[in-house]
Amino acid sequence: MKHIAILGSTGSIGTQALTVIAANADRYTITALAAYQNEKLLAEQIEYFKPKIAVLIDKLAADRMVTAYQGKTKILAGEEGLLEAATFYQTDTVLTSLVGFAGLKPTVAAIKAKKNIALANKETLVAAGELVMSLAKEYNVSISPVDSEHSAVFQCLNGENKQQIKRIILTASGGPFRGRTIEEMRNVTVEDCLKHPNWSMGRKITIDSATLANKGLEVIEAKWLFGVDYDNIEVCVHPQSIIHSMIEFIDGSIMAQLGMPDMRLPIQYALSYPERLSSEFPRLDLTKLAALTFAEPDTVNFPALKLAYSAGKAGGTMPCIFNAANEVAVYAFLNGEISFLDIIQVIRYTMEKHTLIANPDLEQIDAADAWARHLALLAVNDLKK
Ligand SMILES: NC(=O)C1=CN([C@@H]2O[C@H](COP(=O)(O)OP(=O)(O)OC[C@H]3O[C@@H](n4cnc5c(N)ncnc54)[C@H](OP(=O)(O)O)[C@@H]3O)[C@@H](O)[C@H]2O)C=CC1
Ligand SMILES: CC(=O)[C@@H](O)[C@H](O)COP(=O)(O)O
Ligand SMILES: [Mn+2]
Repeated sequence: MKHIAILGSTGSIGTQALTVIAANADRYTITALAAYQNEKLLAEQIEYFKPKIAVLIDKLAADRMVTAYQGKTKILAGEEGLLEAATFYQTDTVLTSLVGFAGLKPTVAAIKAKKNIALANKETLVAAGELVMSLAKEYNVSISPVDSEHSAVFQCLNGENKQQIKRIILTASGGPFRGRTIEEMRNVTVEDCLKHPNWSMGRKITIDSATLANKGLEVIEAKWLFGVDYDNIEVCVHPQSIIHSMIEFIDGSIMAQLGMPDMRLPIQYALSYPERLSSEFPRLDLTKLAALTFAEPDTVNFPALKLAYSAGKAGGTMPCIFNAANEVAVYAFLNGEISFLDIIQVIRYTMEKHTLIANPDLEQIDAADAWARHLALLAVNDLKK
């Protein structure tokens, strides 16, 4: 029996992970669940999975739950509660599926408590990749990727020598605005952006897919997960999202992982690795596919990808700044405060103003994140005028 804690159990990844766990109840049991404020869904999850600990980060929501709840699960609140859920002694593996920078501290705490990590929260490695990977090494814990592209690379690497990778090729759907010019994206609405062509995901990552910032975050995530230089990580637009990513080896051979766009598979693989479990997930029928197509990313009309590469290559606190400014801008867009094209302005402005700190520790990363959020908010306020 593997004992799993899910941080972000009420989200797109969290709920799909729970279906995987429910379907494999002979192998997995839930020790802890954490969410931000969705008390109704968390209550249903507690009822079904009976974790030892459940957390609502929002203290008011947690207070309401504590008052109403009469079962055996210990209900906790706030960041302290989240850290307790991340480090609970009975847990073997922590699935990190909170959204944004909020995923970093509980992940660090979980690693220090010697928990293996199934990592969906890519922002953790973007903000603090070097620190998190070296902590994982120090505490001898594994970090298994959940993100579909990184799971694909991880699967292609099975039994291979990492030193023999020539390049990683991350596939990108291109998002809902693939093929459009900046001019044609000037007036797009939140609703337009939330129509991802292939995946049903949380709002923040869906906007990131539309700007291509998601692929930028994934390039940085891949650098830290697989230890490959930025010059050897490429992005290829593949609108069908059937090939989830590829590796070219030094002999010229390219390995790819294919499958229907369904996150339950990479979630399950991250939990079951090195084993594979049978599943009822929809199967890919190659004979029914019209075509698999590939193109270079359009970095003129979608500059976020280039900005992410430059943040990654600059290193130090710069990727953390890219991430924080992006988070602020995306939520400002979702709240109707700025336009879609303003997102990139906020990121660029914040990065330009930043004085990079090399080899930051967690405290410096935390401070850099707060600094970037402050500056990005000023930029948002300016754009609102
Ligand atoms: N969805 C997908 O298919 C994929 C997602 N990922 C990554 O996985 C992570 C989760 O994404 P996804 O499941 O789509 O996101 P969702 O928005 O669907 O879920 C987010 C989860 O985080 C909680 N949450 C919301 N706001 C905060 C906050 N401010 N602080 C802490 N927790 C918060 C939510 O709780 P509540 O419900 O209570 O608000 C919810 O449990 C992201 O890092 C994303 O990039 C990676 C690959 C694919
Ligand atoms: C499912 C998943 O892993 C997402 O990160 C997905 O890759 C987003 O699609 P884009 O390729 O459009 O960014
Ligand atoms: Mn992805």
